Amino acid sequence: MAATEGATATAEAVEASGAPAPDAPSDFGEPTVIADGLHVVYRVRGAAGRSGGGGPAALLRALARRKGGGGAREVHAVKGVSFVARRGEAIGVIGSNGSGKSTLLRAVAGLIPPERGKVYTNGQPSLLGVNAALMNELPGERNVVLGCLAMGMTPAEVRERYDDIVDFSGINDKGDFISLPMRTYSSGMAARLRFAIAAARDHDVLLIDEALATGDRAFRKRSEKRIKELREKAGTVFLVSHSNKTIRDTCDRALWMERGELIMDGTAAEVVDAYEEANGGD
Ligand SMILES: Nc1ncnc2c1ncn2[C@@H]1O[C@H](COP(=O)(O)OP(=O)(O)OP(=O)(O)O)[C@@H](O)[C@H]1O
Repeated sequence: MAATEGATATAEAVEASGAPAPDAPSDFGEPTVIADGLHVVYRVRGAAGRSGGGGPAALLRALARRKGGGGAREVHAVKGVSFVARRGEAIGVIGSNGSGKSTLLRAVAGLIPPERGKVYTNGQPSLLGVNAALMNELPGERNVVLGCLAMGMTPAEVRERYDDIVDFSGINDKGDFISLPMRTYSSGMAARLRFAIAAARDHDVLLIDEALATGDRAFRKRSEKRIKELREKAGTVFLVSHSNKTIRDTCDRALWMERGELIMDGTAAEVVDAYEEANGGD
């Protein structure tokens, strides 16, 4: 297992470190991700501090402070989150806007260092976000090739998978859009293409941030099927979504985040039920 601080730790080392092993369903495989008391803090440089009141005078004072450099404001986005994810699990991450879901995924992917606590991962996590980088000026077809090569596929594998990826994305359903630059795509089309590229390979840990929400019904069905296949190939899938139905249909377990804290970890059905009840039905 690799720990995010760049150090490497084996599963035995995790045990030896005294990392708690929070409850997890035992009928799944070995651990792929362990979050142990994870805290993530963003520091926003040049942010105006909290002003004591409104009005032009307060605004001028705030601007003067910013000119002088301003202080760094801290946003404590993830607060002491612990869980163990195992091979074969599909884990939904739910919670209201700004509750820390995307931040949690970015920390698991190793893109943000923990402020405190640790994330151990067994295998390479791949984060598929709405903002995942594809080249806007290049046509979709070039992005498919580059994206696949970047994931470690050989040119022969890319050639073999190319048609399936384009079909899966549905980009060409209504004409030859795959030869147009990505910047001409709607956000939904771009998200579908990103998912189709990422889903072309098996992943140890696949982290999906809302990409499925942008697709139509047929695309969602294809995606749900592919997520099931990825799990069957012994990977772990994390899925951030505001669609409770997608979480119920796709995941067997769910984590509910609020204000940076993990407030519930259980089966997808029981966590989504509790979430809906707290939000007055959905
Ligand atoms: N790059 C950043 N710099 C500073 N603060 C950030 C940054 N990204 C997120 N935050 C803050 O961290 C907190 C958690 O944000 P995050 O995006 O993880 O929430 P989320 O649950 O994914 O939200 P949503 O459902 O709206 O996408 C929020 O208060 C947000 O303002």
